[in-house]
Amino acid sequence: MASISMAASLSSVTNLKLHCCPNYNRFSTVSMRVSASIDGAAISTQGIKLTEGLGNLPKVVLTSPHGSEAEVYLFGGCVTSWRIPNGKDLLFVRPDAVFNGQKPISGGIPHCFPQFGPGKIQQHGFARNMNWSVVDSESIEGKPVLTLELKDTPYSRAMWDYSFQALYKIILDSNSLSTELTVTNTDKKAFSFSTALHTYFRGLINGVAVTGLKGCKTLSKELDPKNPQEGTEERDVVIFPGFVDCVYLDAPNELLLENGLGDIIFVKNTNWSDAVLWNPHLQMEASYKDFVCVENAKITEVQLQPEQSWTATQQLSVA
Ligand SMILES: O=P(O)(O)OC[C@H]1O[C@@H](O)[C@H](O)[C@@H](O)[C@@H]1O
Repeated sequence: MASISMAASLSSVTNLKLHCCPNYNRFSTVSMRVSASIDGAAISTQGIKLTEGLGNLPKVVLTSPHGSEAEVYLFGGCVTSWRIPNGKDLLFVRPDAVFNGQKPISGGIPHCFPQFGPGKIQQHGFARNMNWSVVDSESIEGKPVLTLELKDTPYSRAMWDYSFQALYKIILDSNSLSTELTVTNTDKKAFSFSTALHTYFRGLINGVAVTGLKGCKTLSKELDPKNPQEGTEERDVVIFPGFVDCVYLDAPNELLLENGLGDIIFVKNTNWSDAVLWNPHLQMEASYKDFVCVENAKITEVQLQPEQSWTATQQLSVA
């Protein structure tokens, strides 16, 4: 059952959101749903707390009994922070990120849905640009588990005219952060989509190394972003001496990321068939040295008939 603490502060969060956002449709559904889940439940899930984040946006903080912590903004359903028990944040939010409910949050784990892009609609789709609602929160064997939901609204319908439901379950453990994304076709007609978890990892780019992609087919945007070049990854270990923007098709279920700061992060997945590596190098002079994006993706489109669902999981864990 949905349970969130800090019920008293929620209405002010809701009011602020409605007040500050000119695009009412984008926010109203979420605000009301969150209110309902707070008011309607007897509410207090250990390790899960709703609070105000930057720009007064609603933020859920997950804390495990072991001392790990994650922060999730309802705007974009975006995990912005994942701290392991010694306090280090393994995710990265760009210094140019804005928290105004207007632009996607540039950092953490933004969603790309229903399009990875480029394509017919806005780059990376609209899911990172809308408010998700809390539909459940649980404590399972001490682990905080939060489930968010996104459904179509007039805002999304104007770009992509389908009825859908996306459920995003976030599970925090002592040394791991897992997510499960389920997309269901709630329309009467079939649709197809591409998607990704555009994870920004904190790193020292000169020391960043990604292992596990050797042999994958690649689509590299490095020479000409408009015409990705096909190839095959020949390296055991991918490093980042310059601009990198590459899709890896049929990537393995486990990659290993050394972040150059002394951490080894396992990036495991089920059903995210592809991967993307991205570092903008001098295109983002102020921050490129401090992060790398290692993204689980589904570039080849998923097609769903009415009532069908697609599920993929990601598990990030430290050695
Ligand atoms: O939208 P953001 O967070 O700035 O990320 C943009 C980048 O995202 C990457 O996933 C793409 O491969 C790049 O082509 C793109 O430039």
